[in-house]
Amino acid sequence: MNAETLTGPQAGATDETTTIEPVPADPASVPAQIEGMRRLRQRSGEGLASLQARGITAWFGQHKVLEQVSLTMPAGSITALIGPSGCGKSTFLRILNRMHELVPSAALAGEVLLDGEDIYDPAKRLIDARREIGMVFQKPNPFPAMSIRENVLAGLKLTGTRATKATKDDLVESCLRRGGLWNEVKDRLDAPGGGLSGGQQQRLCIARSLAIKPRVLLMDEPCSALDPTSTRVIEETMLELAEEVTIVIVTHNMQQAARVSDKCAFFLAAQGTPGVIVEHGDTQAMFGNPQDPRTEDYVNGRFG
Ligand SMILES: Nc1ncnc2c1ncn2[C@@H]1O[C@H](COP(=O)(O)OP(=O)(O)OP(=O)(O)O)[C@@H](O)[C@H]1O
Repeated sequence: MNAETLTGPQAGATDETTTIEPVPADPASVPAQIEGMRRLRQRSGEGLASLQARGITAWFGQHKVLEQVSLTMPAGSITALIGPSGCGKSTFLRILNRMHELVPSAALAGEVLLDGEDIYDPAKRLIDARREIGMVFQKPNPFPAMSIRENVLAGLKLTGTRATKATKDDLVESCLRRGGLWNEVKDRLDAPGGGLSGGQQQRLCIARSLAIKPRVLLMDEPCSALDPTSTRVIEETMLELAEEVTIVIVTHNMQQAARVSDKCAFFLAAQGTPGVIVEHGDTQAMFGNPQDPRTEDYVNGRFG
């Protein structure tokens, strides 16, 4: 794949890990326990993977949907992709783990670097990119007839990983714990995954993603089908997971972006033109002191 010149309209974000303070936009809406966790979370990112998109331009057939999008998603951070419907957020997310190429008419230019290595390098296996960069979708998609335990272990089969029963038991417990679901399901691991509530199913999907030890977790509107309580639980889970995996989330919920993310990128596609990143940087700055009037209008709910 050809790398294009890095000349996007983005404002400069840095790779530094920053101390997270309450977001001024609407601090009263940020639940105390989540805010407490944010303050505790001053992660170094050490040992975690960074993801860098450089000069991404994407098409579906003749339709160019993204133009020269560059974004660094620092190791150990949560990066939120925000913007109105149709501006290319999901397409960008899917490019980050090579799912874009599943669409027959899809094409792209640019590079995606996982810790400096291009995931589109022809020498790299597709399955490795998808294993290292996991995805959680908008609609929870557990295998409904499989048990909770089998759901968590499903990725091992796909990646051809062998493990003893004891190792699998440990893995099931640790993934369900990290997915914030263990206490609710530990006594019914053999019950079907399809019998869980929507929020529980989404946390099962997160646990399933974790079982193959991704270095990055992509989440495409993971709470849009969930009630506020389930949403809160998933957000807490995300904040805890960010200790061990770099997270990129697409969300339409500005309060959610403010609550959970360290970094934010605002995508926009003006009428008939491909999506670009108008502004990106620390979430606190994006919400409290946006540099572009369009960002200010969007984060304050004036359009989109
Ligand atoms: N499979 C596809 N085939 C053709 N065009 C597509 C396909 N998927 C997305 N598009 C087009 O690409 C553009 C970007 O879509 P995308 O879903 O990435 O935007 P989005 O910002 O994630 O939107 P939303 O917030 O509504 O999910 C849109 O014009 C959309 O119609």
